[in-house]
Amino acid sequence: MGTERTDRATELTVLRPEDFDRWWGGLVRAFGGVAAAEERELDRSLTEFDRSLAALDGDEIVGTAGAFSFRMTVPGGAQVPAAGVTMVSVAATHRRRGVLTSMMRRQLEDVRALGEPLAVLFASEPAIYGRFGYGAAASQLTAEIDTSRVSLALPAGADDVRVRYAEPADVLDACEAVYAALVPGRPGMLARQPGWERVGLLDPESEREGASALGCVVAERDGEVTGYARYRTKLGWGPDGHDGTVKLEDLAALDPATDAALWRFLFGIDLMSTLSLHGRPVDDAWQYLVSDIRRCRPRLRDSGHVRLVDVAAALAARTYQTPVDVVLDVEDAFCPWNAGRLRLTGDPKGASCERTTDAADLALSVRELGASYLGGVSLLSLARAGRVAELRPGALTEASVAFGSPVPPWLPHGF
Ligand SMILES: CC(=O)SCCNC(=O)CCNC(=O)[C@H](O)C(C)(C)COP(=O)(O)OP(=O)(O)OC[C@H]1O[C@@H](n2cnc3c(N)ncnc32)[C@H](O)[C@@H]1OP(=O)(O)O
Repeated sequence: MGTERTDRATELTVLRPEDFDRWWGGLVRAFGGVAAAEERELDRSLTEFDRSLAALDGDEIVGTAGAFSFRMTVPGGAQVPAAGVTMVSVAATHRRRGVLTSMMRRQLEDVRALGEPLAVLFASEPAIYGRFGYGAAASQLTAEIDTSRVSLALPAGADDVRVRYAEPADVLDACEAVYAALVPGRPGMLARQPGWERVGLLDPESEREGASALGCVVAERDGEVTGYARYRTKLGWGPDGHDGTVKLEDLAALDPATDAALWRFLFGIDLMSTLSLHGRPVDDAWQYLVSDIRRCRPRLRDSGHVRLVDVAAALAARTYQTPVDVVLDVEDAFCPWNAGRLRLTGDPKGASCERTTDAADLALSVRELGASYLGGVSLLSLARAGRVAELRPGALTEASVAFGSPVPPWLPHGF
């Protein structure tokens, strides 16, 4: 990776460690200007400098973009190398001159050269990344549960689970083991790289908005940790008395009884009447235990946006829930090496994907492939929106069913 000149008199260069503070400062300014020193130091320790880009105007850093070397679970359970695109910003003094476009182009070329078939990101605004071939591939669930009015029906075994308070750092290894056991079972989950376990413990006082420090409970059965929850509480008083909120930060459980025992704890904390949760999987089990889903105010929003950087390798890396044999005519203006016809043959055991000159069965862009890749958005739905064309009758249903996933995708944390 050398230095290159963009068409707008800014240069792209690889970030040097000694420039990190300036680089990070530019990023923070673009994100509203407030960030804690603890966050800066964590970011510094996680930053992969050789994959971080700075856009320069003279000596001034006017653009930032980074990538983490993740492995992401895909349908079928394989953990596939995926560039976690992050820390993207352009100085407001240099906006809308193509700086982001030049960074995205360079970054995707670098990802391809590293042999990573996928890139994934959380978008600050969903309108930004479609033009670069990313598709919104997963959703996340947000809810504000009125725990004074909503009750839970618990499954058998919940009473056998012991829930106890713990210091988050003291039980970190046990919590990480729970997380790691869940990674292969859900598309979108990220295998934790060394150092990333500390992200869940980041707790700067300046960002608590009046809530408590991070609290933690672990769930145990027969002395083994089978789940955990990290949360904050914020006590409030209204005209009718207490009106506190529990803010859930993270919850993971190895089995339904543990999961339910943790939700029971969160629903039942005294003086709290709202349980606020965000970034949860769309099939979070509490939804099927509550007495009144309306008073939980569930909402969906986009989470991970996926980009197939090497379409053939990415499609061959996952499995398909039913047999599929289709020729895809792929449009990819931003990464032209992907454009053209590919034959995808797959089933629940594996897949292959090769260039072909055979007639196409489906025509779509790389963005639709990104959206449907983790099994959370169906090709049929995209076709109804006019974004996938069926050229051979029957091919759309065949491919759409095959691309699905019995477990909805979920990206467990931002980056
Ligand atoms: C993974 C992450 O880190 S997400 C974080 C993204 N960063 C932020 O949101 C921080 C604040 N915003 C910014 O720093 C900048 O506005 C950026 C990075 C979003 C855009 O940078 P720019 O250099 O202005 O983008 P650039 O000039 O390359 O724009 C390319 C195209 O995208 C469009 N575009 C850029 N930003 C946006 C946006 N926020 N919403 C809609 N369209 C956008 C431009 O209009 C342009 O369209 P065109 O090709 O049709 O003319």
